[in-house]
Amino acid sequence: MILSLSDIKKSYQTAEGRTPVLGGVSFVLARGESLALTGESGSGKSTVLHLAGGLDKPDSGTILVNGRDITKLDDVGRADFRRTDVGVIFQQFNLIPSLDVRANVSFHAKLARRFDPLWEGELVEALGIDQLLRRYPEQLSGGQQQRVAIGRTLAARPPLVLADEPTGNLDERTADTVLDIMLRLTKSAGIALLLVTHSRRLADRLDRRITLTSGKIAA
Ligand SMILES: Nc1ncnc2c1ncn2[C@@H]1O[C@H](COP(=O)(O)OP(=O)(O)OP(=O)(O)O)[C@@H](O)[C@H]1O
Repeated sequence: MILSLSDIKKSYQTAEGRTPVLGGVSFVLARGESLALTGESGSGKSTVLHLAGGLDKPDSGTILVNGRDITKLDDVGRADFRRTDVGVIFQQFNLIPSLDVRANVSFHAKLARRFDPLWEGELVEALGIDQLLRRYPEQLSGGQQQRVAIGRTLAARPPLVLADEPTGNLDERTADTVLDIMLRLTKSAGIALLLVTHSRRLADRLDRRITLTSGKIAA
């Protein structure tokens, strides 16, 4: 099992007091498996991604990634975990403006000591960014930046990829193509993929799907 959440509870402190967001969420994700996480706006999807990515801690419950309980890690341990065990594709692409596309794509792979030029070549070609390698992020369209962000995450071949509407900036046809490429590449690399989407059409292409309703997984 690559990812396992057991009875995760999370609330946020707000001006109105403590607001419960997740009320006991449990699910597992196997190596090479893809899981769609759907649910209405505000149901807690991004919160699940942040917790699984070690960006925040739950109030209670256990999150195992690759056998390691990430809720027990200190700051150094979490930084190390984020560098090597998980890749995130969020809606802000967070490309590095001073680096060209090629250097952006290699960046995390080099940091994680998993740089592999052959795999990177396969990725940039599959994602259709091979003609853009010498451009800088500001010279790319939103959809092109999104594909570079996907390439950068997959290049590091982390065991787990967390993606929040990773094709949200693309037209329907390109979104389908890019998702198919992501699914093919994650499968072939044995990467477990947890993908948040509002689109039933995209969710249906993944291996499994769970829906959050008011902070719980709907039966
Ligand atoms: N840092 C925070 N402080 C306080 N409340 C928060 C914080 N982050 C999220 N929330 C609240 O938690 C709830 C769940 O938010 P979350 O972003 O996880 O939902 P979501 O399902 O991803 O929504 P969307 O589809 O709109 O992105 C919302 O009610 C939101 O207002």
